[in-house]
Amino acid sequence: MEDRIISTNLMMEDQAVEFSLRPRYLAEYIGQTRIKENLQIYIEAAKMRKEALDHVLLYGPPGLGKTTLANIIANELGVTLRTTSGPAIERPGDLAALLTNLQEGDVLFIDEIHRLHRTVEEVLYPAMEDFALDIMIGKGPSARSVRLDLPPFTLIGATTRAGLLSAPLRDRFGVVSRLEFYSVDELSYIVSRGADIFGIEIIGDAADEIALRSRGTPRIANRLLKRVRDYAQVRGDGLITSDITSEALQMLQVDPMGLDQIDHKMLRAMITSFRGGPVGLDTIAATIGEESQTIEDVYEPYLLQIGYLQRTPRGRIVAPAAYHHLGLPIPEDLR
Ligand SMILES: Nc1ncnc2c1ncn2[C@@H]1O[C@H](COP(=O)(O)OP(=O)(O)OP(=O)(O)O)[C@@H](O)[C@H]1O
Repeated sequence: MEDRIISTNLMMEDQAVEFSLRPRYLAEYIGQTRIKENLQIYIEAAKMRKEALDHVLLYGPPGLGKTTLANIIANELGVTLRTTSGPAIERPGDLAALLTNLQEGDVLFIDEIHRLHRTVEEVLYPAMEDFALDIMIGKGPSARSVRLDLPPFTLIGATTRAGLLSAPLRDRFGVVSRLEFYSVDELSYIVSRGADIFGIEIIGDAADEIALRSRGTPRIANRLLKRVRDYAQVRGDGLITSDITSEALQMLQVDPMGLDQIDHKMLRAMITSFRGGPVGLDTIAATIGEESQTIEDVYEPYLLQIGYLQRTPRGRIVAPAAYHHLGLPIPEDLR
């Protein structure tokens, strides 16, 4: 899975690129219009009142710009961003150390917040609500709890799985925003912007072509642009044209809808072995040798979004559009 060109996971090779391409201000952040408009107002208001911004929960599939948005929020507020992730905070004391190091108004960004240990999560409740830390001193009958004040701060949590957050945690976020997949136009703009930053020329429909195959995800768009640039340099004269783009993407086995061989394998397995479904996620996972959680979090959301899969209480069903895309006859009962 890690090797998939269309993987939404952050790969080593992406890191330097992401850093140079990452927008720094809301105005540079493309798409997600509603979220941006709301945040703009909340940020402005917090600055006018000289208060910390309300806690923000960002959720949605990977690679849609949650980390980028967290950086932008801190930047627009003019405060420092401290970054960590759910699994990285092992003990309550680790979180206490992070919290006591914050300055007034700072942003603490916790990625994969759904993976926080329960004991750590409990430290967050008073921290988020009252800007306070309850610390137990001593053991046994003489143990007592001491309350420490924290500077007002903003917690930004990011997750692919808002449903896995406990209700007490979720309720403590004042702003809850769901990031949507990007439109082809938006992605095309992101590709053109990336090409500008890299100083490469991209002409004709090439930016649209890359956008179409990026699964609604900026991280994939940036990665495909990089690969097409390599191809253009080696096989062409460096100029990114529509033809060069199609050739490069064909070589990478990313089809015109952004599906790769694993998507094909999954859809075909569902059609041939399970008559198109309904089939349970675990069965699909076992059939194609992927983890069911990876399929559910990372790959399935896009296939659902473009209407190639449908979710029913009895399992997943391959939709007519997918048969059409694969060049297979649509079964009678789906017509
Ligand atoms: N709205 C946007 N406009 C322009 N570029 C964007 C936008 N969103 C994301 N990007 C680009 O996509 C890259 C990936 O975004 P980011 O790392 O923020 O994703 P993410 O949703 O946080 O993913 P994950 O949850 O897996 O960390 C960024 O480096 C940035 O270059």
